[in-house]
Amino acid sequence: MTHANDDKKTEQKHLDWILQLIQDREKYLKHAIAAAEGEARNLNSHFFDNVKLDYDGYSTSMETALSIHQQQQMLSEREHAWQHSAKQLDTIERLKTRPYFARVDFTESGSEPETIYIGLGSFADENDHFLIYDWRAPISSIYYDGKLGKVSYHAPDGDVTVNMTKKRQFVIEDGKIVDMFDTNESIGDQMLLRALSEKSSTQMKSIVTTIQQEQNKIIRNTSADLLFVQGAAGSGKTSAILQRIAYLLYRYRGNLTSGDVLMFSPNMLFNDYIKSVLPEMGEQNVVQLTYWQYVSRRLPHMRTETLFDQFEHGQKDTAVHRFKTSTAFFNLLERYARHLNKRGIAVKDIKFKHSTKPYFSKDEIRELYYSFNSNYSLANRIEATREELVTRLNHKVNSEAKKSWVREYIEGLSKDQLTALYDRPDQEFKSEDDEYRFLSKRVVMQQLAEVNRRINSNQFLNMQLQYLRFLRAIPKMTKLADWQISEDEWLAEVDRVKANFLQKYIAMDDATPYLYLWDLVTGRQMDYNMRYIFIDEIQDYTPLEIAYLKAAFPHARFTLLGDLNQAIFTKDDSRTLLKQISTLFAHDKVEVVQLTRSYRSTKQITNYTKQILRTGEKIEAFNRDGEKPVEWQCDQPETALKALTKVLARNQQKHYTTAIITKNLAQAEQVYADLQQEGQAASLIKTANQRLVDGNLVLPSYLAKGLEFDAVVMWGADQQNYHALDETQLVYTITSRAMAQLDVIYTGQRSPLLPTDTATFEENHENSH
Ligand SMILES: Nc1ncnc2c1ncn2[C@@H]1O[C@H](COP(=O)(O)OP(=O)(O)OP(=O)(O)O)[C@@H](O)[C@H]1O
Repeated sequence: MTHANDDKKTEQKHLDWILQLIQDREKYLKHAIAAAEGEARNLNSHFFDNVKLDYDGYSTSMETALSIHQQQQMLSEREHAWQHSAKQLDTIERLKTRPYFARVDFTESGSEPETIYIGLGSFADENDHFLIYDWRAPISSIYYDGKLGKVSYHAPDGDVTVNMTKKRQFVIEDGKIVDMFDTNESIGDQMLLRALSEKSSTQMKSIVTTIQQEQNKIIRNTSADLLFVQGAAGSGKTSAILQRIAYLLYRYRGNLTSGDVLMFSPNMLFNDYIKSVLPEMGEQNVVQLTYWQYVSRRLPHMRTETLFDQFEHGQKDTAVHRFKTSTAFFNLLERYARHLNKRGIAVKDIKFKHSTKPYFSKDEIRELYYSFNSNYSLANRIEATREELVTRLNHKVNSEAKKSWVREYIEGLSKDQLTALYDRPDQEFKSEDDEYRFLSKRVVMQQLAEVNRRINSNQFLNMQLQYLRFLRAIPKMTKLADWQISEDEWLAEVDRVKANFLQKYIAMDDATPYLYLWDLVTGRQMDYNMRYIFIDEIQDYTPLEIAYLKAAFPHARFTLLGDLNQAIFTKDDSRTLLKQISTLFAHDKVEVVQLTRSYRSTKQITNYTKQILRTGEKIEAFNRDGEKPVEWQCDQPETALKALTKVLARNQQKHYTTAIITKNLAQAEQVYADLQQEGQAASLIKTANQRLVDGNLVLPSYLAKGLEFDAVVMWGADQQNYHALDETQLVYTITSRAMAQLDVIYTGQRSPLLPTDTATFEENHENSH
């Protein structure tokens, strides 16, 4: 004991020393920044005093230029120094409250023993001797990775093996060491338990201090082109990718910025939930999009099927759906596009409002399109077509100017409109005829600008017809029977898509192939700059969508995270997803990591939820104790509501945020209205654009993706509501959102999808009498 106390004293002394150094540095930097700012202001105001403004001869103006250049250089050096100091200050501010969270002692063979401290940023003394190492530094890896004894880490010039002799974790609050543990585990359970027992909040937290060994592998992986992470609910997939982004930004700093990283997330609520994690680690947020946003903003003239439509209006796990979302369909699309090089392009007339006939008829355009050399690519072909159309358009200006509509048009102009046509108010002409010729040409150019714009934005392509033609060509291109699809079924599908187009509507299954066909025909520029793409909740994407993203970002490395147990759309075929996706990448560049430990929920909740998955990926509970889940069997809707009120009151006492999760929006609205009648405060989350708030929440299942709450009530867990076996994953997603408390409420018959082992839950019968 005394030994431990001595240890703690020594550590506190070390901490005091570091804190003092940090304070000194803070003062120094603040001073330096103020000085640099002052100097820059000075330089700016005296800028021209020092520059010789002498424009006489060549040599002197050269001198002037040099002088300006020197001044500018000085300014930019100052600015650089200023930025550098500002950045350092930023790190210092972060380290001020909690400079480090761990210490590691080790010896490298042939060297003296070393002790290092690890924190959220690095801190060095004047001699560049590191007093605190950034958690992302190569050496810091041993803290997360190994037990005491021999451990290796990747250094820039190769792997290094050291002998680790101590691993110590600190809990520091307000400059005081509140607690410290020596541990031999990767990261001691004590520290993790402490982190996990904290209450949930509307904002996700970073897990820097307690990253687990297998999570560390994901975070520091730099070799894979496709890193696929399969992880149970709550196993820290989302946490790990955010850490990974921070790691990559550090590892490739100067070379990689947050603008080179794009993250696809399940919904906007989730974006809001995770938005403070990266800034907390001193990094800028990356762009986050939902796939729907990515697709629909490129289809501005159509309504793209939303998450709500997809979920609320029937799920579609049909043979046609499986086929249309496969990579095979993607390949067919490419094959079809190649064939367009010879024939079959779908075009439409280009009209001009002052002409009754098409200005450029589709026949003319098609002929032009195929007049170019047969070895042209589709992209070259369309570009050449555009150029030629614009040339032809320019040739039409003179003849158009002679037409009668032009005279009528000019005569109809107001005085102001007419004046605006001239270059200058006092513009002079040789004759009236000259003046008219000038004006009529002006008018024609103005009116034709719209035609020009349409040509340049490829509006002579009839993309909807093209897509339908592709669909109609399918039976000739592949054996539909191999996909268990009959010819009639297929024709019905084509009609459905056509009817949608007429309504200016496009289903999610068509949106991506439609866009890809558009890209192939028009040779849209791919985004070669994007370096890293992260996709969370990958099980809700189709293989074709992933193939499309791969094509759209040809130079990016992909990190895909998902839980095949939680597929809410793709359902049972989710397991083939990985197989289909991995064929898109070089075999030796695909790495798969499994996370099996679930950190979110107590042992009792994890043991309950994992039973819901009768088969499936492996899940281990983390050893955190809590209450057993409670199932409330009620005989009437009123008693169910009573049970809910009871649960809410109990949870409020524990200061828990409770999420009441329903199957769909209608049920959420109903229970919300019921609660209001009871005078029970709650917030209804209807769309992903809302914010999460503390207190009681009511939300439909599909908006709960990726989120977590202290307490969850699964509402309406009766047989009628949840019976189809393919809803298992939905039930699992709902119940696995709970961290500390789970209640399942139903009226009448219990859903057969709930666990059968009664030992994992408490039963509660609520009767109206
Ligand atoms: N190493 C860790 N240290 C501390 N907390 C952790 C760790 N790993 C995960 N957690 C916590 O576990 C919870 C679940 O993590 P996260 O949301 O990242 O899981 P997920 O795999 O994305 O879950 P899901 O697929 O169910 O959405 C979070 O509260 C997170 O902070």
